Amino acid sequence: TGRTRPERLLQYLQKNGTRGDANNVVDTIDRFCGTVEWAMNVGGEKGKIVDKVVLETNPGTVLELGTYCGYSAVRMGRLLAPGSRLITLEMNPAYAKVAKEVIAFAGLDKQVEVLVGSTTELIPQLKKKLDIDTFDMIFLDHWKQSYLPDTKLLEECGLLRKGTVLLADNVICPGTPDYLQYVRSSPKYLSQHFPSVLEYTNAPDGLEKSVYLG
Ligand SMILES: O=C(NCCCCc1cc2ccncc2s1)c1cc(-c2ccc(F)cc2)cc(O)c1O
Ligand SMILES: [Mg+2]
Repeated sequence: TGRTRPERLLQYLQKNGTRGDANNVVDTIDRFCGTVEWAMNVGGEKGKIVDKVVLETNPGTVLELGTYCGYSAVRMGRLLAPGSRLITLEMNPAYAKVAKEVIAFAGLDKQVEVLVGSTTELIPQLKKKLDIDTFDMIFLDHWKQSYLPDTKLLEECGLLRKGTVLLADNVICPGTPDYLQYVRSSPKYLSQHFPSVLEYTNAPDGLEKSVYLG
């Protein structure tokens, strides 16, 4: 009876999930999207690649662009060391409301903070708002045409350091051609492509991991 898809996803989680168990939250959302209705979470296949990159990077600070229902915030947050922080930006207040409840259900509301607003408005405010100087990892999963301008904005705002890992979703589907061209040709980045499939389908998609060289 939830009016929106995120609300139906949250109701399914509250009914079928185990409160305080982040692994179960990830699996329960994947089951909803695989059996009830598709939703634009990074999903289980690409999610395994996200897990590997997070575990290799062991980031103390993570910035996510595009929260949606909080699936990837929970997926990454569940792997962070105690004391680490994940900040996630969402411009749709209804999505942000659902995400906050999903993150709290998973028991990660101490490590994960949802900020409501657009990236162009919030990114320049982050240093002031949070006592974070630079981020160890960025997960890009918002408007595909915003990946490139927002990456340049992150550089200009001094939020990246030598070694910051940028991980971008959907570089094949829906696709982010200008972003890919930039990170693959710029001397400021070392990029690696991880082919995969679009969440809950067998359509080709992939993630791009780009290390900022400063
Ligand atoms: O658009 C997608 N995701 C972004 C939603 C945009 C939300 C925003 C958040 C925010 C925060 C701050 N500032 C500005 C913004 S704008 C998206 C779409 C598909 C897809 C793939 C095939 C399809 F047939 C149909 C959809 C798959 C995915 O994994 C996605 O991530
Ligand atoms: Mg995505």
